Amino acid sequence: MTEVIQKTLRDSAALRWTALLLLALAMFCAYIFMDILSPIKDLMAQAYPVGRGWDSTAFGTMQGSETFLNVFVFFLIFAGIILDKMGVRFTAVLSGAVMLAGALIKYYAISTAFHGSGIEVWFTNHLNHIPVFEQLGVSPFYEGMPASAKVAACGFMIFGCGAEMGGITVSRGIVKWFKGREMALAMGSEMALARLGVATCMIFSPFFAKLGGHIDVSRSVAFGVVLLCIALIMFIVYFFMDKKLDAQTGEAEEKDDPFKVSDIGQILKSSGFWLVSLLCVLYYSAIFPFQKYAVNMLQCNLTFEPVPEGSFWASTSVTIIQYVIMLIVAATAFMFNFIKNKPAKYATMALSILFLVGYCYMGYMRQSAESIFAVFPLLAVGITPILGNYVDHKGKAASMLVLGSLLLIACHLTFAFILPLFKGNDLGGVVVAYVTILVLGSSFSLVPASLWPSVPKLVDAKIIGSAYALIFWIQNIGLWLFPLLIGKVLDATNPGVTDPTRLNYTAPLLMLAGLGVAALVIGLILKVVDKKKGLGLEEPNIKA
Ligand SMILES: C[C@H](N)C(=O)N[C@@H](CCCCN)C(=O)O
Repeated sequence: MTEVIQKTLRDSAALRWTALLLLALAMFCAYIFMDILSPIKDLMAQAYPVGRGWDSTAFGTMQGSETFLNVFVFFLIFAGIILDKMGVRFTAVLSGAVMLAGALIKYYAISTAFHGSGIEVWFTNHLNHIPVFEQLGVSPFYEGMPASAKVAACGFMIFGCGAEMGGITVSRGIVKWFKGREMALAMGSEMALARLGVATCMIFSPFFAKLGGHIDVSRSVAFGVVLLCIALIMFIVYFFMDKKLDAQTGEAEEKDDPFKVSDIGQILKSSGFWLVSLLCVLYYSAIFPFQKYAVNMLQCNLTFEPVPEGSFWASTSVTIIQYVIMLIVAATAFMFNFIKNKPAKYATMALSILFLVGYCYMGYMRQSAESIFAVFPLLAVGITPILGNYVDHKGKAASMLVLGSLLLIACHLTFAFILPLFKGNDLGGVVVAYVTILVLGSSFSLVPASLWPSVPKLVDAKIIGSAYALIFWIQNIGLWLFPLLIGKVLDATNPGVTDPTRLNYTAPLLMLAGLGVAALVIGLILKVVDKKKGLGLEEPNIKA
């Protein structure tokens, strides 16, 4: 008897990778918006009309607000429930719409239309104390916070709900399309594109703010808003692909992994889950909040010679050329993962390194902190899938978490104590900065590539969705707290410093190195617990 095998969209490699591309491009745009103001902290500190008069505390409070509702109103938990009840395609479009709504509010807060408006007056006089949050000992705002920062924070809170909901939805979407196929590679590729988003933001946010020699910080946010419109379109196109897939398979939306509040108790009983969650919050708190200040930290610790207006290195075309070179580095590093033929593989690697050196040289010639820091996510683009593949076939995830934490400590200490020694030594400082940023980038590949695939080894497959929602929630606490703390520590340790490019970053960097030490200790405990309880974290995911 001949069996007729019905082919579905996900059986076609081209179509399932198209589905991934739609989801990953949407997240690429989301990651750009997450850090849209990070490389222009110095501009935001200046008075209106150049900036908006945000000191480090205002900047940090606004940056930390992204995760406020996720943490304190438990939105991430609701997002898990919505995803369960309504399915991937609905939640994807919803997350895109929520991100866009939040981004529009943030744009309005930064725009010139907000300045002098009745809304500005209202926000200046209100919302300094919100009783319900004050009872919890937290507050999204404070007395004297600029109204533009308060409204931007409101928008960023809404954006953050959409972005984190998008994060868990995309992960679930990848499982739906890639289960039993190249799932780890698909997840690694999605993260790689997200990293490229951060690099894109570092280059283009200051570029748009300074375009045409006239500074307008709202242009950077407008650029982010346009990208979020594209993200929403990507999610809508995905909606129709996903609907067609369900029509072909005869499945309603996947409901085999529902979020249940009762699951939480079961998850919290796992000591391995606690250790991984703690490591996750400690490690990511030393990375994402740092990303929001890194460009300003480089501006404060390096000596930049002003590049004359009208010179080749100051031109718009150089930004475009440098970005194209960055894309070539990212593409060749990424392709390295797929090429089987050895000579071709190493030729690709050599090409990638060559272009990386070219990129670094241009960053040095442009004397620009943002293009120096933009190399940070580049290594992750190439290495994360390689390390993911290593964990799949050889294991050693717990050891990689320990190594990643060690590198993190070394980098933050180098930024705190070694980089300032090169103040005045233009080339030496830039070389130390590049090397440290690249090492930090490899640490940022080691930890995500080993941490996220370890979660399924710690909890029952049925409650993996709930476990991811919970781990994101715990992580979001750090992502709210540490941008805020860095800002407060900066203001406290730099009294009377009015030039935003002359701040002393030693104390915040020591705090971040401290997080690395705590992550290292947890990583070592995790290794012991793994051995004792046989969690299998050092085992490969794919057994021969
Ligand atoms: C910020 C977000 N909550 C996060 O943790 N992002 C991770 C990736 C999570 C897995 C996504 N499929 C990151 O490393 O960016």
